[in-house]
Amino acid sequence: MDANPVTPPLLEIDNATVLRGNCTALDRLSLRIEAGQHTAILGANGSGKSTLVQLIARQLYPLAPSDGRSPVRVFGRDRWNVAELRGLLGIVSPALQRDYTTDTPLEVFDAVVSSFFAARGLWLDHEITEAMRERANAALVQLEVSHLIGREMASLSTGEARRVLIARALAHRPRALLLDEPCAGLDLASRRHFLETLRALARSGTTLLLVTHHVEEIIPEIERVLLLKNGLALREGGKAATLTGEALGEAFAMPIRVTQHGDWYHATVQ
Ligand SMILES: Nc1ncnc2c1ncn2[C@@H]1O[C@H](COP(=O)(O)OP(=O)(O)OP(=O)(O)O)[C@@H](O)[C@H]1O
Repeated sequence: MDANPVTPPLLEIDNATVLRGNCTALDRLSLRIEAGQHTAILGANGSGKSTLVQLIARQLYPLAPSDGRSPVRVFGRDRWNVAELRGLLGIVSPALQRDYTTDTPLEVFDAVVSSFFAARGLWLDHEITEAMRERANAALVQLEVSHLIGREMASLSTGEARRVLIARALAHRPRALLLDEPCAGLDLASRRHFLETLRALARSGTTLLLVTHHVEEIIPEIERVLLLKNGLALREGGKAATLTGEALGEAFAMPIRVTQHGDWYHATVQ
């Protein structure tokens, strides 16, 4: 066995172009995120954030490069069984939340524990072990939503459902979590409380990839930012270099003033 194994990067994207309809949604994007490197992906509406999430989630594919090498590698591999990948990289997106809160009724604990079968709910052939039960319960406790067991997913508030879906992703003890607009639809107090939960997750060793429109949601634990604009990586690096009025002004095509309060950043339109 290798006594000093090198951890592969969480994500390597090398010159990836993704077309959607007539639009180049990602344009020769290159990005490398090391394991443990909490990162925010920030950009205006239409900048390519959701496309990037779907590229990482294997729901969209890049144009094939001329050398035949896949431009996307997750944990060092370019081929993944999607269920296996979800165990290492949990993904919670608005599309997933829509899927879990509409259509067929689904109880909260079933929604979480069914993740072990890569299913949306439980079926007769699913045998839940005690270990699965414990991990599902522990994840619900960690996200402070165990009191919701017994409720239907469709009956939960936006914030409650999101916490349950993060618990579902966490039940696998993934190495990383990709959260697409996790604060959307939360009121001011819920957002702050939710961000504290994310801080605790980041500190507990789960690498966070946070996709957002809002500078205010970049928790102090996140040190690196990718700014997207029109499918291009406009700027990438530490917060001091990326969260500037100049860079954000360019990303959002507006004059923007950035202020810093402790380890938090705020942006206002001038
Ligand atoms: N199904 C589609 N067909 C054609 N164009 C699309 C499709 N989905 C997205 N696009 C285009 O791709 C570009 C990137 O869209 P994407 O949804 O990735 O942006 P985003 O940064 O996630 O935006 P938002 O913040 O509004 O969710 C946009 O110009 C969008 O119009």
